[in-house]
Amino acid sequence: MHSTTLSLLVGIATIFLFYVLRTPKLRRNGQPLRRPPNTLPLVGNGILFLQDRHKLFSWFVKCEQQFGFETFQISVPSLPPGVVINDPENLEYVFKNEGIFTKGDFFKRRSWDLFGNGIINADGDLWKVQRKAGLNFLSNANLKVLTDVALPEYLDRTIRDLQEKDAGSIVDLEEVLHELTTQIMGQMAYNMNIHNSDPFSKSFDFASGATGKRFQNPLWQITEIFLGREFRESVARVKAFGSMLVANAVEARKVEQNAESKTSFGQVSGSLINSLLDSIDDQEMVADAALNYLSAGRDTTAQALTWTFYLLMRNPAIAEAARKDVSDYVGPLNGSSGSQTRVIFDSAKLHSTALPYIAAIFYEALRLYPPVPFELKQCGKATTLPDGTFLPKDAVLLWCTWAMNRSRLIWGDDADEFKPERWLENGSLVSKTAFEYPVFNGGPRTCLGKKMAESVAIQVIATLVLKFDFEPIDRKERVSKNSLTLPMEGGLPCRVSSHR
Ligand code: HEM
Repeated sequence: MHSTTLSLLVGIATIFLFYVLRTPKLRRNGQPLRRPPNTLPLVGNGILFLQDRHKLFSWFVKCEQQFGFETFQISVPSLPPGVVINDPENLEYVFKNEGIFTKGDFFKRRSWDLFGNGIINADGDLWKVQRKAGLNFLSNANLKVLTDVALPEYLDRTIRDLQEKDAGSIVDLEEVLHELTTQIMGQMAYNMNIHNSDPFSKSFDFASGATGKRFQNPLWQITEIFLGREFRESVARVKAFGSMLVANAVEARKVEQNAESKTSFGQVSGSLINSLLDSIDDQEMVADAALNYLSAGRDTTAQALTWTFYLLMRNPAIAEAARKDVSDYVGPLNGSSGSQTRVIFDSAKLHSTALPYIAAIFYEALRLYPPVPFELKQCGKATTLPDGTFLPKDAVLLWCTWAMNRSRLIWGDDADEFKPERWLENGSLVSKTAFEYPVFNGGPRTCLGKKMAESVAIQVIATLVLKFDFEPIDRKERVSKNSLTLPMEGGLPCRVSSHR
């Protein structure tokens, strides 16, 4: 080829690449936003985002330490411009302006295969109808059945299973806790006996990991053509399971029209799927909604509990203090012997007198290991954040709860330490706003299951610390594996023995 033609082609290609890859500069009060120090020309932060997610978490923590509450810009070629916020005041603005900060195309395109029309993806009327169905399911009356009847029954099974293990044998505690939350959600929400070992659960785990990777890999649509077979098969199995949940509920409703319901926990069993069927005509949408609730309800709670026990094993003095707290609360009649011991507490008193130290342990574990570690929104229209940062329509706004929860500006110099006492003042729990502690999100889309998660977690922690000693098999630091939430890489193998 003639050298002039070649130079011309290279020139055109360079200009083309420049316009495709360049990210527009975002400004605060007229000044361009700062970018993290290792931002590269053209590719921006694209390569950084390809690394393992626990390394990415550490990178966000470093950025938070460097920028403090200052909003900074990140860029990934071919994607809309993005900012990272760490200032609770900015987050408050985001939570209070649901009309501006939407789930957006950026999120939906990546999570569509797995979540479809479910509540996690839905906006507008479809969101409202699913939220309402969830509120019925999570009513105070249903939660009382959960804490006083269902959970103690399933927890007794967990205790028996653990007691039957040979002394010194190794148990994967993550698996045990996952099985517990899967069974509870399966029974309460869908009136079904679901297990963590079911093929559906494994497929969901895989699909969630692959969906998480889509947020890190800007070329996912290309790479999945070659490497996406297992993802596609997993999604198909997940969807088939969703259809089966719905078909099962429809069939049960036909039978129940003629006979009184004979489910294990009265009307509560299956109440979520029934509410969804009552309010949504399209069964495919009901299946999506059901799968979203199952994932939101069981995975987050099981993961939160897994990290809690991991932290307790690494801090035996805190585990011992927890045991003493529970023993004092339940008293001698409810001692730790016998297989049927339950720790009954009044969930309504959770925030004042009942087991505040256990609640503090749970909140502190959620602070260091938030089950939803990243959140992002997309601007449905142009807006200006309280700190003066101008965001054009379609800009992506991200906050890393993992990094905010380690902010020295919010939590003090000991932010990296596991210190449940920080949650207590004169023996009562201190409360934090959702903007400082966004573990359960905030605003109109705040987590619907917060109360359920707290009730389950406090009862599980209290019961298990009273009855068992847990010993880690090594001192290795655990990290999370790829996912949309925070599963532990390799599970949590440990030695469990009855406490004497
Ligand atoms: C420790 C446990 C939990 C944590 C940390 C947690 C955290 C969160 C977070 C951060 C969100 C916002 C997600 C987003 O913006 O897309 C969320 C939403 C949601 N959570 Fe939870 N969650 C937990 C347990 C539960 C439980 C037990 C349920 C009950 C079934 C539940 C149901 C939901 C639902 C339905 C939504 C969507 C709300 C909406 O978009 O209106 N969560 N949760």
